[in-house]
Amino acid sequence: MCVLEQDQAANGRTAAMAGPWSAGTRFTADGGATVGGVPLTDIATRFGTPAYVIDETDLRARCRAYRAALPDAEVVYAAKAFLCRAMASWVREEGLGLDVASGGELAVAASVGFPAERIVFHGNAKTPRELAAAVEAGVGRIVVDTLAEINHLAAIVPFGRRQKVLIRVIPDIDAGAHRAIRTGGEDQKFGMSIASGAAAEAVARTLGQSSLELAGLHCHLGSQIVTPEPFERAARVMVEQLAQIRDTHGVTLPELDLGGGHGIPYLDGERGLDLESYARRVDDAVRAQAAWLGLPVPRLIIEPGRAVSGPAGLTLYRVITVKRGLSRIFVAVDGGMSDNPRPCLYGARYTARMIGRRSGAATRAATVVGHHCEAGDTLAEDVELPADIRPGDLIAVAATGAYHHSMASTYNMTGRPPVVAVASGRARLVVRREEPADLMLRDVGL
Ligand SMILES: Cc1ncc(COP(=O)(O)O)c(C=O)c1O
Ligand SMILES: N[C@@H](CCCC[NH3+])C(=O)O
Repeated sequence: MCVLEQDQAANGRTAAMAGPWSAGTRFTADGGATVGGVPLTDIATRFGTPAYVIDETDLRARCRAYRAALPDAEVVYAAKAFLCRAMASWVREEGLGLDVASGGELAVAASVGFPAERIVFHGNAKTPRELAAAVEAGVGRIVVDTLAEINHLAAIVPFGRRQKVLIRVIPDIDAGAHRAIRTGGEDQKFGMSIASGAAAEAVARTLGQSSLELAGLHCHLGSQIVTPEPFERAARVMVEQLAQIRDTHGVTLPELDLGGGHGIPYLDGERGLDLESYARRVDDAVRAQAAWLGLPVPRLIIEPGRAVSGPAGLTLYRVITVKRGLSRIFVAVDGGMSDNPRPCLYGARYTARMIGRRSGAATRAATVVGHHCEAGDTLAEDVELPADIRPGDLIAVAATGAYHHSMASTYNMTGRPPVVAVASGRARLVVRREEPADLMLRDVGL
């Protein structure tokens, strides 16, 4: 398939957003692999390893698929999943909004002239400085997370202006994701409880502030959710809250933000959240509930992060050592928990493939480990790799486009990998590798 055909294939993919590798990834019989027509071996030679590789065409196609699946909704990409200046520009060009959760993410958006009105500002503990920066930038919406924040925010909005806000409520829905990334139920740090009355109090307080315009409600159930059913339930609960606000205060709020959390496949054979069925079922649920309660249909906002950037990325590593244990091989590479903390944090599992040469050897169960001084520094458990894998070979790990670069650390003074974007047969650096000199820049010495 030529490069143009690959680009077209990626653009045409909607329901088929399945599988852990990006749409532009091809594996060849000689052990090679290309992304967007560029051999991964060339990328490794040119940019070094480890390296994050982003299939820009696939990523943009995912943005378009979201807009096409929910044409009446506002699709706001969650920057925490993966953000750099190129990414902010792609998101802007594709017409999505941007969910930022810190002053730092806001600064990246501002640096590429991201339209402020399309920015949604989040955070359960926004600092006064961050709130001031958000107001000054003119962000479209600030999602209020605490009662105290309402008064503070109202006081800093310049005279004559009104800041649009959403109130984050806890819908008390358990979406079944990993405990560490579950945010829909009671007894957690995000949002305000409906059951305790905090959410209702927040609505009353916000409506009482002339410098704030309450546009609607927000909820976020958690992350890596693969079935539409919890979102459907959340939609019903949230529309009911909008009806209660109408009944109590006589105001009809126009917006409903259902957050993100759309799951992706990490392993071969796994399925992520099906976008078409999510869109249809959530849209139906909102419409039906609104009709039942005599409300106009609110404008939907959604905030996918992982599902936009996750499968568009892979990480390329070089094998440094191979230890053949009794039952499995330990393949140690030149990266590790510093570029991917997810296995340590959530027990996350990954698909890995050796690439770059043909091996006639049978496969063996292998564990891909990193180079850090931690026994738990594992990148991919129980993967099948050729038994003759050896130092110098390349390994690609799939679906690392979300929550990898953004969560990378510099443990053991390891510089963070570069980000290489591939599109139309061309690879280019969008974030350079972090060198020891970069790491020492902040260290002012004696
Ligand atoms: C408020 C909010 N919106 C959106 C997201 C994006 O989540 P995901 O990347 O799982 O779609 C998150 C992270 O979980 C979040 O906290
Ligand atoms: N960092 C998590 C997702 C958290 C989502 C942010 N609220 C992950 O890697 O899966």
